[in-house]
Amino acid sequence: MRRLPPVLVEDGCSRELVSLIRTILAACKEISFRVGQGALSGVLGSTLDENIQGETQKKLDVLSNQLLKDILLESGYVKAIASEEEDTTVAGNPDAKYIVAFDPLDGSSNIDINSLVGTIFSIMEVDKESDPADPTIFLQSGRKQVAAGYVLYGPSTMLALSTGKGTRIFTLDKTHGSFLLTHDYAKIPADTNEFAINASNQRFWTAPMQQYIEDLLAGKTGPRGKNFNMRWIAAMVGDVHRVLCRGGLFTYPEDTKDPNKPYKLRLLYEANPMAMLIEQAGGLAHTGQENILDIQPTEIHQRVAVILGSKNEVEACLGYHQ
Ligand SMILES: O=P(O)(O)OC[C@H]1O[C@](O)(COP(=O)(O)O)[C@@H](O)[C@@H]1O
Ligand SMILES: [Mg+2]
Ligand SMILES: [Mg+2]
Repeated sequence: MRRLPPVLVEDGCSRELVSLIRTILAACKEISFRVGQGALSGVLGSTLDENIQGETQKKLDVLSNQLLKDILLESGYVKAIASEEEDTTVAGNPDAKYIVAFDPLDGSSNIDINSLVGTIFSIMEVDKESDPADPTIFLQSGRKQVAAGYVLYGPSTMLALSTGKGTRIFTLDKTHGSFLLTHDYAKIPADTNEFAINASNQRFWTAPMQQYIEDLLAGKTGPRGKNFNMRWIAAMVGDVHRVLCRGGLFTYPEDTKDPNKPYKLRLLYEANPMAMLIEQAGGLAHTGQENILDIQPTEIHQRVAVILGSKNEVEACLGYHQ
């Protein structure tokens, strides 16, 4: 089985980019170890702090953020970082040309129940002359990502990665610490009969989304003429992994539950990297109004509606939004 670095070199990645990805993965291996140790690692449970988005930080959120932040800033490969758990961006090496946005631990509510969690990352390039302390260097559309990926800490630790030449899936061989290529070129089937949504928010969805889900639930005798199955892992990283492996539609749509927060998922370090992985595997990633990768961000912690997965099913859902 092939190891990650030669695969990246073959895809034409610069030596600097390969080193940067390996640096991120070094932190992820450490997070994988801590997650695997569970209660023995002493990092289960919450801290007394909140992040800038008003969410209580879990101990593992804070630890994962610290590991990624330290290793990236010490490496010299990044000009700046942006993280879910940092109020604003953090400056790195002024001479570097890459910036990294990350969700250090996605699926925080799963930590204490030994369920799926992961790390999501997005890598972009900036002018060498740009100011590392200027947060606006992160305000680029998802199309500008040079690489995107996630590491899923599940029964096995897996990496899904795209550098713009398809989406590949690697599995961490814990006997020697290398990510080995186990699923070359993920291909999401265009049709599916599986969907993922947090149905407890149903009464807060917009009318088109209510109607779409109602029609899915109506099954074989409804307008869609077939039965659908539902899954919800409560970690985007786990739901997107399932979609990459066997297709499906995943959505966290707009809702009115909290008028100040119509969307849940964050553009720069959740929606954009996942959208790149999905598109590179033949799927579609949309907000209902526009393609996620075409959004021009206005803020680091901006949130968006997400509808992604099997192309024909996402298009069917979008049909309700027109
Ligand atoms: O709690 P809910 O409504 O099921 O939301 C789950 C969603 O929230 C998230 O956990 C948000 O990510 P964080 O855990 O990084 O804050 C997504 O991964 C997931 O899809
Ligand atoms: Mg997250
Ligand atoms: Mg998180």
